[in-house]
Amino acid sequence: MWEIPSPTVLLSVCDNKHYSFDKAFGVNCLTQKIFNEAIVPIIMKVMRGEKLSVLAFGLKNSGKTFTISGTKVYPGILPLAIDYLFEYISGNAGEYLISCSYTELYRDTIFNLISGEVTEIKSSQNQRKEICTSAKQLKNIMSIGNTRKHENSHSIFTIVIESLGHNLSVSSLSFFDMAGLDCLEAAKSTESIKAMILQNKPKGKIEKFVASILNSQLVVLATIPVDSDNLYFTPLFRFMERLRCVDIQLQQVRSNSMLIEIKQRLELLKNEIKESPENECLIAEYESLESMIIISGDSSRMSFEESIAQESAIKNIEHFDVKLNHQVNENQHMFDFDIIKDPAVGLPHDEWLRLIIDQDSKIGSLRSSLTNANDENFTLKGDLERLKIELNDLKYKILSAL
Ligand SMILES: Nc1ncnc2c1ncn2[C@@H]1O[C@H](COP(=O)(O)OP(=O)(O)OP(=O)(O)O)[C@@H](O)[C@H]1O
Repeated sequence: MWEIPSPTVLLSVCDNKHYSFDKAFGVNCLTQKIFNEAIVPIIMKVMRGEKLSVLAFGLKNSGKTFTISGTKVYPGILPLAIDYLFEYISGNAGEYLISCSYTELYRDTIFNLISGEVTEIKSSQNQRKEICTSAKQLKNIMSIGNTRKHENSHSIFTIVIESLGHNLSVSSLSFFDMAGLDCLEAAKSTESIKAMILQNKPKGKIEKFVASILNSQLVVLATIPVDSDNLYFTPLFRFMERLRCVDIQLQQVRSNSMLIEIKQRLELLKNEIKESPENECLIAEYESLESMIIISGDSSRMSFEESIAQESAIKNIEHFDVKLNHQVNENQHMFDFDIIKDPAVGLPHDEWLRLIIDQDSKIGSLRSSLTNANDENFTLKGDLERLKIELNDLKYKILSAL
């Protein structure tokens, strides 16, 4: 039945039709081998900043959950990927923020498998994300979530990796464990998810939710029991073959970098702590936020300024730079944000923001082409150093708004 002339697999079923796949693994193959051959290459892509999803399709009891989550003795591709990811991080200098979400789609409802409370998630935006600093923590979330799953549901485990080394990147790796294809209860949603992937048109709530998590690059795993007839796997193979010809361009939901938000908050806290060193709440918040960032090695660390500028890269605004210029002119302080369209060639900017403050009266005016705050009066409260910090915060907002 199987012919495996590497790298293409031809499967001939009763109707003598041949289907081709990138890889096929036999009955006695260990998950570790599947992981090494099919998953490690995609983790390397994820570590280079790409977003990928792995989908497991197959009949009920065919081994989808076994392949993805596995058991204590035979870990699945998800725990193996978690270990690999943390090993990679420990060998590559930079700052990292790892978070995950674990979601279940069950009978037209979307549940959160992390919180334990069965709460409905209205959009992927307010999906609960858990920050994790160790492989053990992520694996615990997976194991506990697995005990909360309903029978015949679809589940999605997403790991988001934010890294700040020479560059800032936000990438993700999602594992979809689809309900059994022969399961009548889930058949409708499975079919609509398959159609949505092929047509790039999310319609219902579930499809829209899946589309917002699914990434344009998919790796599809099909688990097939040796004794199954071709009633179920022929449509599955057709689906997989069609997928190879489809350019999936699902709309991506752009999310802010949590790593940048945390670093930004840390920077503000640092200054607040300088002003009130006795404030235990501030110190506790600082320590708790700082402990969320995984620091690997000590080279190639980016300054806060550089990291903010790099934020534009994730928002695909590669040719913008924002410079804060401070000039003192007689009694006036002039703060200018120059938004340069391409720092390399120094193209003239067409967005600007200028704040002029009179040193004595501490009153100034704010003019900007970016906001509606033209000629808004401004009174300096506090000192200039504090103002510079606030303006840096504004700089981040300007970059986000571009
Ligand atoms: N390759 C394998 N080696 C050993 N046991 C396996 C293997 N694949 C599956 N099993 C066992 O078969 C049973 C069913 O597997 P599993 O739960 O992974 O199927 P499934 O496709 O996820 O099912 P469902 O559609 O109900 O979610 C489990 O007890 C699992 O441990």
